[in-house]
Amino acid sequence: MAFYEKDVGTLIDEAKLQARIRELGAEITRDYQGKELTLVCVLKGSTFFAMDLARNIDLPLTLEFLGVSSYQGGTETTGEVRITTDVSKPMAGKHLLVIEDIIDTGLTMGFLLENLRARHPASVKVASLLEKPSRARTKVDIDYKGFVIDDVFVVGYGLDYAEKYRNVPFIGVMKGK
Ligand SMILES: O=P(O)(O)OC[C@H]1O[C@H](OP(=O)(O)OP(=O)(O)O)[C@H](O)[C@@H]1O
Ligand SMILES: Nc1nc2[nH]cnc2c(=O)[nH]1
Repeated sequence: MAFYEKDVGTLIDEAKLQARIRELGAEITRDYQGKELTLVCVLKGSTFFAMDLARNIDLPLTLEFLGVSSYQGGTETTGEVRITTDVSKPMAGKHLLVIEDIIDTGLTMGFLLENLRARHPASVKVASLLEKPSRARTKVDIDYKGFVIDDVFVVGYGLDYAEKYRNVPFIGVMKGK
């Protein structure tokens, strides 16, 4: 029995995740033909999605990592988004695709878009595996969206609860939360 089975139930299984990621990869491949694409992977949650998505984009691309944190291990945002790690290169003139695992209140992505746009990139688009529209506090347009989910706290496939469960291989829900 896997370590998480008594705590975590399945919401979106691995096969469904990978099938949708293949579709998103194909769409991004079509849209960025002839452009130099930079994926801005938002640490830590988006890493699993970002790496699987990158493998499904049939284009040369650059990877950058940008760390932000606002949940501090809990199930509610603190409302204060902090940069924990910055990207390694200037973003000016680049075609940026920001990769997130989830857009919930939208506060993190709102902060990131404002921060990145101030660096004068050629373009900025957003890919998010999940969207939880019922909790939105600010409007974010998602260019490449995996799944819309209800108001439940999800874990797995990069998403944590108190830093645990990121390595659960599917999107799950905490039992009894
Ligand atoms: O739309 P919001 O309400 O702002 O929530 C979305 C953000 O919350 C999570 O990050 P978290 O702060 O938990 O950091 P982590 O990715 O390192 O776990 C998630 O990875 C998103 O970045
Ligand atoms: N793990 C996790 N982090 C989040 N950050 C914003 N919403 C969520 C969620 O549902 N689960």
